[in-house]
Amino acid sequence: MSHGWGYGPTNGPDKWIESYPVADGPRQSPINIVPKETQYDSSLKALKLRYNPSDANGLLNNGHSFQVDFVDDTDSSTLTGGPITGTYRLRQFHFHWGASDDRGSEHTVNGINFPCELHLVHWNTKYPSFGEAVDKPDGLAVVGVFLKIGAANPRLQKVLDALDVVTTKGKQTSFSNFDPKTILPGSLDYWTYEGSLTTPPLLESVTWIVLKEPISVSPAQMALFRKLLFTKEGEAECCMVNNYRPPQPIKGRQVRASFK
Ligand SMILES: NS(=O)(=O)c1ccc(C(=O)NCCc2c[nH]cn2)cc1
Ligand SMILES: [Cu+2]
Ligand SMILES: [Zn+2]
Repeated sequence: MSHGWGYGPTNGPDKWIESYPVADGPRQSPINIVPKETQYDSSLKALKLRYNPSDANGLLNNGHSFQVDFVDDTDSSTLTGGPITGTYRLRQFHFHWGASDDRGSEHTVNGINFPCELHLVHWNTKYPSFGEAVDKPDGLAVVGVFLKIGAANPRLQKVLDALDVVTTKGKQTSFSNFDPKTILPGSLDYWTYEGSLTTPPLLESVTWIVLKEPISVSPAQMALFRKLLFTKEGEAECCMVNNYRPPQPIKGRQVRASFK
């Protein structure tokens, strides 16, 4: 995936508007979530995540994060319920993280940054493909999960153990038989709002579903994320860290809570 944008001083989030004018649009992500300003909505349904581990299909360093891709040509790994109507298929999951434990997440809660944030990306099957869904206002649903420093998380280890062979941009490795449900927290309570992709092209097509309960990650596990590189093999090395966009203006949007 070739792209000029990145997270450095010359191509980072403050520069994206030069090529992606939607960067200052009405429904940009991420945002700062202020729980006291959210509105409990009793009509919100429970999230229903049904994933088939055999749909996991490879792990790729795409030069701005690493992602685990899923086979999405059937309804075998889906998100239903929650704030969405219809069926959304899991396409991939990826992470955003910091150079140190005091930052790295994209969404914040009461201005607090977490060291890392997981995104599970789903697309609306009312459209024929991900590529068709990605620019529609109801095209995508992304489940965001905060990671906080604590005990080592054994559920993450299989993903982290695969990183040593995808250090540089463009590297990919086989990765199968993995159920992302195993890395979700015990509670599926969530906040939801209408937003966008947090990386270019910043399309305003995402129903965000941010889980209230974080999962744990240890400092040693965070060190494994930080061994990745933004750069290709043979290029001057640039550590893949701080690959997060800071919170964007709420612009009058309502954040709803699925819980009291
Ligand atoms: N961080 S995130 O908001 O979860 C997120 C999720 C998905 C993408 C994505 O799929 N970008 C490629 C877009 C595209 C256009 N045409 C074909 N693919 C970017 C950010
Ligand atoms: Cu790219
Ligand atoms: Zn993301």
